[in-house]
Amino acid sequence: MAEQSLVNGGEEPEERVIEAALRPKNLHDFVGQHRVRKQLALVLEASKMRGRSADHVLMSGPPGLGKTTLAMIIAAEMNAPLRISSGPAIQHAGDLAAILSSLSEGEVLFLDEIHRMSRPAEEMLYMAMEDFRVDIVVGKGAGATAIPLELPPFTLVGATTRAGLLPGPLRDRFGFTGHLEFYSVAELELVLRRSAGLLDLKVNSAGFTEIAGRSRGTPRIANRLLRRVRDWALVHGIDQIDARSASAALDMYEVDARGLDRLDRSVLEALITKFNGGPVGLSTLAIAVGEEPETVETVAEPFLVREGLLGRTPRGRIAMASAWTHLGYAVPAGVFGQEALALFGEDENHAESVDTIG
Ligand SMILES: Nc1ncnc2c1ncn2[C@@H]1O[C@H](COP(=O)(O)OP(=O)(O)OP(=O)(O)O)[C@@H](O)[C@H]1O
Ligand SMILES: [Mg+2]
Repeated sequence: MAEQSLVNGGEEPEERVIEAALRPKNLHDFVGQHRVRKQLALVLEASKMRGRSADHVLMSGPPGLGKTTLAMIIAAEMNAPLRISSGPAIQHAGDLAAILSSLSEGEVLFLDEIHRMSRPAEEMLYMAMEDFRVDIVVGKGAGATAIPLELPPFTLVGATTRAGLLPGPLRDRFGFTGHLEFYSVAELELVLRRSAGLLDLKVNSAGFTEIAGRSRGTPRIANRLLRRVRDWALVHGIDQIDARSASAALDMYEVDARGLDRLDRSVLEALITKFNGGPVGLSTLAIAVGEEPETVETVAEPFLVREGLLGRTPRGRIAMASAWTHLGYAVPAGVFGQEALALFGEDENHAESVDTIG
């Protein structure tokens, strides 16, 4: 992929330290997600009353919405130590056995990207979650023997951006699944207010609203934009950030009023100016903007579709009416019929993936 995008929900390497500093440490400071927060509080409270480790918890949702943060909060609220690992780091069942056998009683084990664990490790995890026991296989072939190993009760917190990829048996072994939703602008303002306090930044409420509106419903992006605005204000000698300075700063970074970045806009611009709004196949569209089809599909499209700016029809991608308006074009009459296809028709994705491979 070309340059990192400011509005990509994923974590950038140098972001880790600053994110840790901005992370809420308890459920009370965790903004939004009322349903998940309430359910989780209940799970934790009940397990404290029973004096047992909490049920296993699965967190699912797009990048940057707070899955890791909640895992850390669970450990803190349970007053338990936290062990962190991830699916990609566990390639062999032995890797998992080593982690599991060294857990202490009540410990919280956080497995990030749990959908990317290897199959043998996954099967070992089933038994560990259910019976707090693993079978360590020693030797090979006919002489192999399984040595059972008792584990102390622990709480597994799994996180995944793709709950759909999780095998049923694994999903079923979690006592509680929290689906994280995108945040409203009002909630993002609260996230920003809190972060600004920690960063010792002066921002007025119109300034918060301006930044929140460009943050794609994602706290990680909100915090990132806030830091860019802070840099801009510093260089321009601005003491109190208001809507004007926030929008000037973010315009400079090419994040527009709806949170679209350069790639998002160039996809829509190409659709409208080169293909008269579409429909056009993904690979053709990608060539028109000089990107890999995969980049267009995974980086730009999810947000554009969610915002109702881009549609997928059986015959290809189309610009929705609001895309024409957003980029300052008059909406042509035919668009609405196409929109109906995008909303009710079948997705072109399957046919399309064939042509992107070739
Ligand atoms: N509800 C919230 N309130 C305040 N800040 C939040 C909230 N959710 C997330 N954040 C902030 O957003 C940043 C990203 O959150 P986190 O790392 O938990 O996301 P994630 O869901 O684990 O993302 P990924 O899928 O990339 O691992 C954190 O630094 C945290 O400060
Ligand atoms: Mg995470």
